[in-house]
Amino acid sequence: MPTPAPQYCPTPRELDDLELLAAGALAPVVAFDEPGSPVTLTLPPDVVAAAEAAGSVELVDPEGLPLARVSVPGGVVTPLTDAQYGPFRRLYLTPARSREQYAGRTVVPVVDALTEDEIAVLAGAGPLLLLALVGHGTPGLSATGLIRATLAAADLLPDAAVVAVPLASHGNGDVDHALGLQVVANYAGPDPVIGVPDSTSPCPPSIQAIVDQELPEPADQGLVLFFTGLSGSGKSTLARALMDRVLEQGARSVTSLDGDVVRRHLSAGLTFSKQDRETNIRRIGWVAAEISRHGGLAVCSPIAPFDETRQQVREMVEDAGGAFFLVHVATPLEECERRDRKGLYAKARRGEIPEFTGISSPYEEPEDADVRVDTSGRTIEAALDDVLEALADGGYLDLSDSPVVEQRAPASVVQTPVPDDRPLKVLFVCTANICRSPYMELHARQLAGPDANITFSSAGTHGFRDSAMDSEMAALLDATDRESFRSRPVTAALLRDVDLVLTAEHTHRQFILDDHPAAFRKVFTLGQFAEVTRDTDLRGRDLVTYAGEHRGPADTALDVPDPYRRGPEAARACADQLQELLRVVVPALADTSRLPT
Ligand SMILES: Nc1ncnc2c1ncn2[C@@H]1O[C@H](COP(=O)(O)OS(=O)(=O)O)[C@@H](OP(=O)(O)O)[C@H]1O
Ligand SMILES: Nc1ncnc2c1ncn2[C@@H]1O[C@H](COP(=O)(O)OP(=O)(O)O)[C@@H](O)[C@H]1O
Repeated sequence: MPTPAPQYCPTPRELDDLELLAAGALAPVVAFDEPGSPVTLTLPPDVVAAAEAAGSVELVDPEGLPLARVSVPGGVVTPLTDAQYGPFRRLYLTPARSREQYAGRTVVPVVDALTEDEIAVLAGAGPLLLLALVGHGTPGLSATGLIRATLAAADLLPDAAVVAVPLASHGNGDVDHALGLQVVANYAGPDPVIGVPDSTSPCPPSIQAIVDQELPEPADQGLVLFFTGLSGSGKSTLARALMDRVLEQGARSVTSLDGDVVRRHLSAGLTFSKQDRETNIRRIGWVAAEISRHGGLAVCSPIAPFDETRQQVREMVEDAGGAFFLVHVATPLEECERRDRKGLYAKARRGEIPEFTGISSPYEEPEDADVRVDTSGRTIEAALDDVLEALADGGYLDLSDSPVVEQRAPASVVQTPVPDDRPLKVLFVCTANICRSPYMELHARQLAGPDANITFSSAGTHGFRDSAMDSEMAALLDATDRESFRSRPVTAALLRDVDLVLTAEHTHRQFILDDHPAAFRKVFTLGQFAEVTRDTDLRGRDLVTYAGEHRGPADTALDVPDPYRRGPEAARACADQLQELLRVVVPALADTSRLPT
């Protein structure tokens, strides 16, 4: 049985070349990889092997539609289908079809939006065929934008037709020029070709409108902010601080693609091998590019150790019309290792984690970063300022007017708030929702009493459904509902529904904020919230608002450690600590009678 030909989806440049080869537009070049020709096809090694065995490869479009069979070796193209989709497909004619329809016209290659002066000169040149040279990697307008602008120019000329030609850039000006001359000559046949005269005049309004839409000012463009650096360098911390500022300013929506978070969802199951890291970064790049395509802001903070993959992300984003802004968080390895927030460097040094970036796996320093920040010996705010300044200088994002830490007036002069009779909803969170958070929920309910306009519930970051409360912690409660308590995991709906989330440890808070950064004003550790409560006379909802405005990183010293399976003494200590904190927090939250004056 003959070996089936493998399928391969070529790069955008190769797809354009394929279309021109199949159309006969590159003649005398008729196949890929002819000696000295820039029209090449690079197959991955595994595809080469299969293609050589089968004698050919089947090239497919990004959706898997077979376009052509290409002999291997030989590079000879046998078309299988014409490309059928894409904007203005009807205008992509082969040289033969174009000559059938438009022979006798003067051919004008067009690579940019035509200006008033250029159109005035062309208006006197008789019947024209405007050849819009659109192709991957060519500067300026997108393919669709250039065709729209050329059609608008044709409307302003006495007699002009438009044909689109997917002439991609091969990364070398001379090569591109020579290839362009050849392609245009094939379309023109015996007809004359004239160049567009040089001019610096403005475009006519109908064309300028298309250009403006295509090339928005940086501030109106989608933006991908990409933090790269070693583990512990400060990528997530800076990215989060920046997102807080964006959310506070309120002018843009923002999506976080943090390294750790992506690996829990989009890239679950991937390892830290070079190949898997590349896959991980390309996935992040793909999502970020889509966000930027729609004008959004994506903040990515993976290690992204390889230059080539970072370049691919840049290309994906720019192809989608977004701007790519690279921040190198250049904190030296020694400092990252000294911080060793997650204890990973120590493990890597002991050889317990293979391929650890900086220790046993490389980190390629970027040479194309828009800004480089070393966070050692600096505050987070100072490091963030460097990023914000570079963003503002580039015209991408100006957060200088964001109400950073809007200094609220002291409690005594805060205006009387509009009364709000809805019950205040408080959610307590710990890991499994069987020890600390149920204790908080049930004890808080007792402290508040039956008449308080407040509800308490609880959930776990890694909670199973329907487990009973831990017996050791339950024994320390005299609440009657402790027997009927059942655990549940935190969900987005639960978080949306409540006014305040109080967690046992800072890691729980971080877990929630990684996935729901916009909830940053209502998620605190219990210890952190107790500190804020002690600082102010505000009560009820005002206290929650005040805490949201004055929040900072949660101090790990205020965490309530997990007593699970650590014996009765640990359970007793945990219950004592929770009681002390709840005695501060619950009366203040439940008390709406003492509104500030
Ligand atoms: N072998 C190895 N090397 C590097 N990092 C490791 C490794 N194993 C686990 N971790 C943890 O995973 C986080 C990095 O994941 P990323 O997805 O950002 O890495 S990569 O971009 O795909 O290289 C990284 O998180 P950050 O500290 O936030 O960077 C580490 O906590
Ligand atoms: N100037 C600073 N900027 C950012 N992080 C800092 C700074 N100074 C100290 N740090 C600390 O360094 C650690 C960086 O961790 P993280 O942001 O998770 O890094 P990464 O995401 O790169 O692994 C945090 O504990 C943070 O508090």
